[in-house]
Amino acid sequence: MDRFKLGLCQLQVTAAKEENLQRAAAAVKDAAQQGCQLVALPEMFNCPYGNHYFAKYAETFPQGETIIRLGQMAKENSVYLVGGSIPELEDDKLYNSSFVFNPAGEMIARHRKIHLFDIDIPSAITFRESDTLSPGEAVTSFDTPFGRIGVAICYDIRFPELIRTMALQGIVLLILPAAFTMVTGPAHWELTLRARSLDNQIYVAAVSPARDESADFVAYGHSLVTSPWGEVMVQADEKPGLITANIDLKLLAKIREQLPLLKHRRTSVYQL
Ligand SMILES: O=C(O)CCC(=O)C(=O)O
Repeated sequence: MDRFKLGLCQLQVTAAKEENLQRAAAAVKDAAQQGCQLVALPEMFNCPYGNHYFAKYAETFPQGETIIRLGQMAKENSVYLVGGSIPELEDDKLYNSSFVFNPAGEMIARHRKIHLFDIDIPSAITFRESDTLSPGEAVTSFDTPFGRIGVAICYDIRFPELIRTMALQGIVLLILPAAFTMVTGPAHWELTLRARSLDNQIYVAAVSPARDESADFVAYGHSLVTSPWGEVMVQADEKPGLITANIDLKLLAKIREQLPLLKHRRTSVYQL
């Protein structure tokens, strides 16, 4: 399959978990009705983003309510579903985890955010995910009839070695549930996503919660899809909504043939 349609659901996220799940279900249905075969949700879509919420909203695989509902959404709509991320509890540890389902509703991959967002920009933003979360230890991708697809979460995108590793493992598209801040979003969001697309010659699809100025953590929004040529194909504003993009694997192959960056690497001179 050389082409497929991707949908990114930029959801409003509140403290009411059930409402978050219902909004996600409606958005996945809408995307499927618009012909999307792969649908993705935002980072921490069932829970407000903040250290004091994660333990309260955390779920354990496989019996967690959100995890079960994600499988149902994938099956009912016959889509691949990258279920954003949720706080996951296992053996007394919390992770920022993305669960991925196939169109039969089976869980086929789980990514635990590898790089925790511990930053301190005085008078702008201080956040320490490591106060509550533990880091994931694995690179994540899954295979579909459309090709191999990678999953990373938010701050993971800032580590080019990770995305290059995935590109060398053969991904054609990276899905990034994310929630950039109002400080780093305007400065780095589009630039970083375009750069990862361009230097690895892959599609990148980043999906944020919608902006809520009254929330403890105000997400930038601006979910977007970038092409292997480094262009922005489609970008949301800050409000809730669905954006879609046609992923063209022939175009990806043509760009890699005409500008063979991955082949031109000099691994005898440098290695990851
Ligand atoms: O890298 C950034 O600027 C934002 C990252 C972030 O908010 C996160 O990883 O949750």
